[in-house]
Amino acid sequence: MCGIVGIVSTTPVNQSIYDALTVLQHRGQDAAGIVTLSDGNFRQRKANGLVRDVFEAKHMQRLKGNIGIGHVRYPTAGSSSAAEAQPFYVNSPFGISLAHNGNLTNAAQLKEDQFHKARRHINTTSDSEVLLNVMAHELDKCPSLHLTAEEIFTAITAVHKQVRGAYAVVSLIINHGLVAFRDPNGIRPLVLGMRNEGDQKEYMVASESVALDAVGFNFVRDIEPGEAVYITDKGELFSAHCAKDAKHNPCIFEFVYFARPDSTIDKISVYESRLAMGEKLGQKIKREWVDIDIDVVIPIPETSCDSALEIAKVLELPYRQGFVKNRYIGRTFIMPGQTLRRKSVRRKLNAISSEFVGKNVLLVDDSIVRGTTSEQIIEMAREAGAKNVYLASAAPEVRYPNVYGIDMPSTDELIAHGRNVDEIATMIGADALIFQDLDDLIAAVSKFNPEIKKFETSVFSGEYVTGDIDADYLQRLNDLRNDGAKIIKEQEEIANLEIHNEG
Ligand SMILES: O=P(O)(O)OC[C@H]1O[C@H](OP(=O)(O)OP(=O)(O)O)[C@H](O)[C@@H]1O
Ligand SMILES: NC(=O)CC[C@H](N)C(=O)O
Ligand SMILES: [Mg+2]
Repeated sequence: MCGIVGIVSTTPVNQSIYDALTVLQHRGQDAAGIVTLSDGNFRQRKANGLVRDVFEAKHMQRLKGNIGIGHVRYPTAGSSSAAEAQPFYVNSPFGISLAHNGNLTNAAQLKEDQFHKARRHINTTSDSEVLLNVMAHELDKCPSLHLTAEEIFTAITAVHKQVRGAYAVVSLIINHGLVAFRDPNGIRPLVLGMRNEGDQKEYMVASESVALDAVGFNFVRDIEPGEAVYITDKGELFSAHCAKDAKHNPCIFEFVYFARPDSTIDKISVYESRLAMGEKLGQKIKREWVDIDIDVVIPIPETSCDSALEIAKVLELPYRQGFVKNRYIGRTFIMPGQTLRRKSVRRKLNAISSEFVGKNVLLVDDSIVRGTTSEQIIEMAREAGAKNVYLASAAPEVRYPNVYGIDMPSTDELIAHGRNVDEIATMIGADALIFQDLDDLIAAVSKFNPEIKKFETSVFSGEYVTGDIDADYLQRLNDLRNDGAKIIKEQEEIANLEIHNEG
């Protein structure tokens, strides 16, 4: 997942975009970038690394202008070379810069089309740069030197007709303003915020509402599936629905893991949905584990804490924070490569023995994906003296690859693929294991917004809402992006770094 932000203000935006990116850091830890617009030119800084490492004071000083966009990256297409850090830039028409959260499912075809139909060469393997070129080509069809809102919306309508997959986008067009849009299934989140500065309005768009809170904008609404918003550099806002058959199928994994609990996505509080997941799972444990004796409920920090608290409440058991998290280690699941992920779990979490000695402990995690965390945590609980170690997952078994912006490309890497609950328990060394049922997960989230009739649940169900994913597609994705393939690709990609980013 990546985090995106865009601001149109009456004063410099560099610090606000930086601050917004720091609260969106949990969505992407690999690269960060900001582009601002000043005196008819873009100013850009992007590189691999965390927000705090990428932007030094000298970069911030040069990021002048009252309008800008930013991105934190968790790669799900192409490589993790700095050349693929975002935002991307294209010089024609007008000069456009774009940042994207999500993943296109027909990027390869679009890249070929861009070459054959538009004679546009794309020098990276990034799907986001493809998307930028599709948008640029459509905008180029408008003959005038100054685009109207209507012309921009016509171009975005044409983009939706060609592009498949998940995409929440912020972009800047020189001498025009900021254009943001969300894919016709609304898979990835995007919110709009506003504040008054004197008699002028300032606007902000971001992946999550927490970014608006951090920077001091008021939440206005979610940008709707297929909708585009154009905010001119004078602060006028236009919006339009640009996709004919837009549906609302937001990704349920945002609620399970990705988003911050203090965000509200599509009118659903992430925190409350996690409490509801805990309540449902607590009830299932009560029903099904009548013979299992539990002394204490312990979350695996950080994301599972809210659900674990609710499980303890339902089971009428003590909730204890038996693991301490090292606040300087990031999220392990979104780290690149299994070696790094494995190493990081023990550096990140440590057990407080007194909470484990001689006890039957129920550990709770929000999800079990590769099993990296649970396997090591169970071992740590035993080393700390636990008598029996049980594990509950607030999400169902993750059995299928994700093609919409979560880097789970290969079924072989998913511990639950082709295995039943007992087999998974044996692999991770749990004395008992229980997963949330998918219907319960959906009920826990959808009860806060019954207007959403269907969530994007492919990692649990194998059903892909864009309808364009088949076994061949998944096989190609596996061959291209499994852990082994990525290591080889990274080495090759380093070669083109200098073309794009001279540091
Ligand atoms: O089965 P796995 O492949 O290990 O993936 C699942 C684990 O990864 C995530 O934690 P992460 O450390 O990324 O972040 P958190 O601190 O927000 O829980 C998630 O919360 C699970 O704990
Ligand atoms: N996680 C994401 O949203 C990634 C965006 C884009 N596909 C990239 O890899 O840069
Ligand atoms: Mg975790």
